[in-house]
Amino acid sequence: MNQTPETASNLLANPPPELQRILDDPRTTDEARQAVKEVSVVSPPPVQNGLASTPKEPNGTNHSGEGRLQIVNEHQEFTKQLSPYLDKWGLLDKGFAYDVVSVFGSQSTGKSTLLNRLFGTTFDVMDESKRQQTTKGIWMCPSTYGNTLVMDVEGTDGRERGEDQDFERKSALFSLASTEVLIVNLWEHQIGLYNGANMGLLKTVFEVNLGLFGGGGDSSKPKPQEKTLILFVIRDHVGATPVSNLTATLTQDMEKIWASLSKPSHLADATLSSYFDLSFATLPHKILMPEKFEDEVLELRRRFTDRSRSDYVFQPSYHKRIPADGVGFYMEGIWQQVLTNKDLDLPTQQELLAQFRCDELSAAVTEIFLASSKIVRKPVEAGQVVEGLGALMKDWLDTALGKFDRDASRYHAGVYQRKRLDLLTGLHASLSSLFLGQLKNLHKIETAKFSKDIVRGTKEVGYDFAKVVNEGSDNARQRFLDGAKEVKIDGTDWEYEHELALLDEDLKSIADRCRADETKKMVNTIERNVKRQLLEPVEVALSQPSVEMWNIVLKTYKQVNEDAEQSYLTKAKAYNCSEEENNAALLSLRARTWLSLRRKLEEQTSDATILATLRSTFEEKFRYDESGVPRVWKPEDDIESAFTKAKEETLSLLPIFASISPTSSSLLPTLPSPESTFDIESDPIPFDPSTAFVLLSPTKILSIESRFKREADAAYVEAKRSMVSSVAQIPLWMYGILIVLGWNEAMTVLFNPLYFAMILVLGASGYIILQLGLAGPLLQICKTVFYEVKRIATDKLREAFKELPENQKQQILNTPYLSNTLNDGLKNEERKKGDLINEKMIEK
Ligand SMILES: Nc1nc2c(ncn2[C@@H]2O[C@H](COP(=O)(O)OP(=O)(O)OP(=O)(O)O)[C@@H](O)[C@H]2O)c(=O)[nH]1
Repeated sequence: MNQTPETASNLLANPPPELQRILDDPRTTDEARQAVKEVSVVSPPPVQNGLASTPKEPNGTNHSGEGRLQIVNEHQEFTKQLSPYLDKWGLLDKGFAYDVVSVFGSQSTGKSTLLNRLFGTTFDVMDESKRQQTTKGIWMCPSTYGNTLVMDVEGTDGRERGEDQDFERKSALFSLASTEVLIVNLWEHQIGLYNGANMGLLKTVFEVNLGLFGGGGDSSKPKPQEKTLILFVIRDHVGATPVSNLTATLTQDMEKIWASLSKPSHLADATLSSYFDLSFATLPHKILMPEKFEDEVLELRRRFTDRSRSDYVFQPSYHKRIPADGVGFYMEGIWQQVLTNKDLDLPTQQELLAQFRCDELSAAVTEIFLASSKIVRKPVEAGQVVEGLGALMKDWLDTALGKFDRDASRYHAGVYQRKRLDLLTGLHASLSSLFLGQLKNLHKIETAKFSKDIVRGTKEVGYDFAKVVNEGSDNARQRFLDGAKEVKIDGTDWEYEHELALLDEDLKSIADRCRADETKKMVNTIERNVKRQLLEPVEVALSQPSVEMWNIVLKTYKQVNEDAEQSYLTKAKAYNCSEEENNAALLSLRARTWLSLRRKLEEQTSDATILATLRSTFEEKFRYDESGVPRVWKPEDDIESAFTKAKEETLSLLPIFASISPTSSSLLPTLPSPESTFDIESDPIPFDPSTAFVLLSPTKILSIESRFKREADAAYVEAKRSMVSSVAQIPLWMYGILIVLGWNEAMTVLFNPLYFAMILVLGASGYIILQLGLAGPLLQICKTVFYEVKRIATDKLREAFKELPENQKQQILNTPYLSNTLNDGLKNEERKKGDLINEKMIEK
């Protein structure tokens, strides 16, 4: 609020209460009454838009005639008018030939009065009748006595601002940093007080000043321009306490607060005198001793104007070395630095209390909150997905914040809001680990479920792999998203996208792995089919050796191979296999089908199989005639030439088995590369072009040939024997003799009722046996019984023979029938042994 102008006459006619009190006081001397009138007369004019009109000058005219300027207003904005005003005041072109002085002190301690008296400035002076703040913000006015810029600063500790010390800190720091001389204005009775003498404020300001403007390097040697003179002006000095005592107290206080400053580490050893010079002045009571006051003011003014004096205040070392035309910019810069400095944002008592209580309340609710969240922490850490975790967390948060709001909202609103935010951030931070844990667990569980879904899906009949994978993946993703959204707390910056991306990667790799397995399974099935399809044609072809044999085999192989590849490609579409995967699978399939063929051929060209084939071919040629009828060798037949022909023709087929050799080489398949799992080291034959098509080595051919020849020879011998036996059969006339000689016996039997009945029974039995088709089995049983009886009888005979003395043995051996029977028994035994050995060899 700016003061309303009042003339001296008005004031004297209607003096304000304070003025009236002084005037009415009987102790007031005439001089004092006169001084009161003078004070009233010099009340300053009103201020408009930061620029006051030119006041009445108490001690001469204003330096520029352009009044004063509010350089920082109540809203802490720095004026843009400083340079134009410096120009108007005639100071802009002064270079370094100017000085800056400012004042610091409690509100209404006569700062403006002192400045007006010292420099002839026109700052507002308090209206005694209202007793309220006069100077708001920071004002500047040129001195009437020399090129001095004088700054009047809003007083500290004013009731208008109450606990808000923000502006007084900023303005004090600004004054300290931008001026050469800082006048600390204080009543004599304030000396020795801590807050009363603004020591707390000075301490803060010194501290920040040191941090902000203290400079770097060697703190013990500050640059001259960094120094500032602090001039203590002790007001209303009555003289009871000697000046030396007052100055000593102030010096001690200053040293004390300097020592207690928390200095930047590089300025830890900096002393007060490195940055500040202290000076002192006293002024008597302005109202009670006006003349003396004026004299002292005059004397003090000389310290600002008389360069010859030793106590001249504007020493070059205090000058900031800023040319006058840069002062506007420089001061604005300092103000901006001061404004943005956070160190000055010190809390008020109310704020301190709020901080303390809010911290306490915050700690209490956090403790309860942590205890609640502990229940789920273990399961989450153990990898479990806690159902409804999001709702639980929201509930804990609401409870904690509700309690905090109820108790803390009664305190300083700003602090409460700040602390609430801190609390919320802390609680969110504590919950974020649960959030992340839950996401990880969801991820883990969903990947496991996905694997199971695929396994289950691929077990179903006629499953579509791509469908199984897509459905499983979509379900897992959806479940994860539902869980993640549920556990995310509103108002947090928590994200689940990263975990979702990891889940997608895992699902894909599982699907890829399963697809690879499925493809392998499919290739295995196709391989089995190939084997089955090759089995019969190859066996048939190789059992009927001819020059066309390999053509048939290879054509079949080619066809089966093409079918297999086509079958794979058709099925692979459903698996979403890539081109690369398809190529790899086809290569593997080719290698396997080739190996299947090769193995089958190896099996079909084993010694025993080839021998069997040759034997049957030989038998066909030797034992059957051209029309396929079994031959009964007669004495007139040419067994030798038939045998030789059949043997040679059969042997000529043997080289066909030696290697896969079609009539046209174009039928030979291209050899595939073996699979990576195939042990090529231990079995290189199937994939080596020089051996892959060879089935029998020359040595083997020779061995088979010789074995075959032996067998063929045996067949020849048998044929010969059969011819002899056919020659040795009973002649027909023998049957005629038998009938003639046995006629009587037959009639006897026919006409005897007993024999006839027996014949009838036997005939009927024979008929029934024939009708039921039991003749064969019965005959077999009879044969078996006969042979068994014969074998037992022979064994018994042999045992009995062994036990006989040697001479009797010899006798029996000379008996033809008995010796034959015994020899037959022995031969049978040997033959059996030989057959066994033969069978074993064939098996091998
Ligand atoms: N006792 C006493 N009163 C004084 C003295 N100087 C000024 N006053 C009175 O103190 C009152 C305040 O004076 P101002 O000059 O406005 O004080 P200020 O410190 O500038 O006030 P703000 O700018 O509001 O902080 C006025 O009524 C002056 O008459 C002094 O030396 N002694």
